[in-house]
Amino acid sequence: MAALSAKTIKNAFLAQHHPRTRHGTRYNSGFCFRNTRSMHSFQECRLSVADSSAKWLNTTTTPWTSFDKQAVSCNAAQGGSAVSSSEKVDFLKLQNGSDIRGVAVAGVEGEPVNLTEPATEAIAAAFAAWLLNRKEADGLRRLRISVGHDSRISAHKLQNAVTHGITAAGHDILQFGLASTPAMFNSTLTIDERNHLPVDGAIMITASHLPYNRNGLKFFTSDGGLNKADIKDILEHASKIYEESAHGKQQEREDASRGVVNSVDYMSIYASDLVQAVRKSAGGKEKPLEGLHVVVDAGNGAGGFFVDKVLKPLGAVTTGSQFLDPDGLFPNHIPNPEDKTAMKAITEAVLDNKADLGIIFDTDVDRSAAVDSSGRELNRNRLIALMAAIVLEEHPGTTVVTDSVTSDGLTVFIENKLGGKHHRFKRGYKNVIDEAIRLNSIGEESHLAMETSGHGALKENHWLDDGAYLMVKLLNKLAAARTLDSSIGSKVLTDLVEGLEEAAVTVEIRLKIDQNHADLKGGSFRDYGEAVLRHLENAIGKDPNLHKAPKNYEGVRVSGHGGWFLLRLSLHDPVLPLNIEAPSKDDAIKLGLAVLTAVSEFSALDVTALNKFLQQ
Ligand SMILES: O=P(O)(O)OC[C@H]1O[C@H](O)[C@H](O)[C@@H](O)[C@@H]1O
Repeated sequence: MAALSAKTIKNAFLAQHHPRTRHGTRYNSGFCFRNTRSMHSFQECRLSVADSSAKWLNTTTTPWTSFDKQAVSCNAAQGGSAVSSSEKVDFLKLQNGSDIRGVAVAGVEGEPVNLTEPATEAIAAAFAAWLLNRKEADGLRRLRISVGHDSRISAHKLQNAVTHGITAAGHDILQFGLASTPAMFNSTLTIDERNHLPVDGAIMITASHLPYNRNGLKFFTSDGGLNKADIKDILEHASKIYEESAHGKQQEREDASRGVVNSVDYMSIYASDLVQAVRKSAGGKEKPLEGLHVVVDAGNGAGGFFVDKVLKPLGAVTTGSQFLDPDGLFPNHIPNPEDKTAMKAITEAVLDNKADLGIIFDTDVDRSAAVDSSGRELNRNRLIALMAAIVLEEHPGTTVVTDSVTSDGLTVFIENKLGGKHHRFKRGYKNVIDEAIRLNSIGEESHLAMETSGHGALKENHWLDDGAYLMVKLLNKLAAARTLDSSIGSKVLTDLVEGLEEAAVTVEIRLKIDQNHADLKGGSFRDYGEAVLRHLENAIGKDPNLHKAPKNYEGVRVSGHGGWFLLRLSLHDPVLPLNIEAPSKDDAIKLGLAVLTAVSEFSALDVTALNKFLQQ
């Protein structure tokens, strides 16, 4: 009886959400995007906190063991591999460093969908194969993999594709629904048998702050996020799975050997760990933030949980918090602590509500920033300075690893004021984290790896870049201060960054390389960019006012005219980002001019943005 009713529920769900297409595949990518030109139809498709597929699973209150069979039959009926597309997919093009990123929603001119459901299914199956290969040494044959997603409008269809790819390969899935990227990693570490944790691997469906039509995948094991080489292996294998499927060579498993699906409210488990961490650091006080007014801006991403599940249980007042509901069209601002509009929105919320502190997250909560009660933004270099101050109190003399675009003022602050060591490395959160891990492995102690983008990872938190955990570190500080003076607001944080020297002018100008330009002579944009950098380096050597940074790991970093600039190749795009910091606009112009003069002979380099800056 129970199995029948589960099947009935499943059929109703499928009929409603996955009408079969004329081609007989399970997916109908149009189900959410009919009349895509109308904004209203998009609105209808927004994610609600109660993810519909998870809701379907939750309607069966059967525990895991007896639910297995029902779930198996549910999956089986959804099956008939959807990897039946004849569309060509260039899998390697989906690699974006240590992530997978692509276009998942049609409708933007010049951006055809390449992260299709069949491609996603093949990638998920390839991840399972990769993971099994690593785990087989432990005798494991059947894996348990968690899947979660941010608020993007393509989240459900990709979650279904991931689920099918994994279960069809005979492994089990835990669906978490709306989740944060760090929570997904955490699910590989949490020990909780009742909820079938820890998992062997985790998949997060997200494209961070990118536009609504994009999406992507991040993978985790208990060792952390996968690296570039792993992603390449997975994509190569996915391409084979996809090809075999297209030629009908892939065998669907018998129902009995398919994986099972269950849903778990993991965000509650993860958030309760954050709450416990703050309570512990406040000497066991139940509500250590009682009376403190904190506003959160989740930018309609996945960070809304922080209000109800973290701040309120700790006693904080949260009125004025905004954009907490998931909405994959991001109607208010891009959820990105590096974005000016986003920072303005949280700053206004703090001031309008006379709050003690503002907190802002990116879409999948691996990045964050704060605003103090006076409206002062605590992001970029300031947030690194703040975190360094906290970490260096706990670990005197430790090395702080940062990305390449950090300021000279930050170095002075970390080394002269805090007594630590600043190791300015490369751009890219994974580069920074891996470098900190490497330093520790060769005997140089490091406890903090952080990027100006708001990615920050601590050794004490498994080197996981977790925006929520960074904010917990700030809350710990506030809670401790409140035990001495319950009226103290965020001043304790503001005081910690006192003395950080900041340049009057700070700009990032992105110079595009035209990949189709004849000047590339058929070569790659990377080669071209490297040639530009070599040329600039030579030119700098001839200018007595400019000095190359003695230690530099990326691009050309130069000091002069009281400031500095860095020209480097973007990690992913055919772009040379130019960062300039200077004490005045005049000095910034001198630095910009030095770059413009040196690169002017590279006709495939679009210097319009630099010219505009120089003429302002
Ligand atoms: O090199 P860029 O184009 O400036 O991009 C650099 C950024 O790329 C990605 O978004 C990474 O997640 C960030 O960690 C990194 O900072």
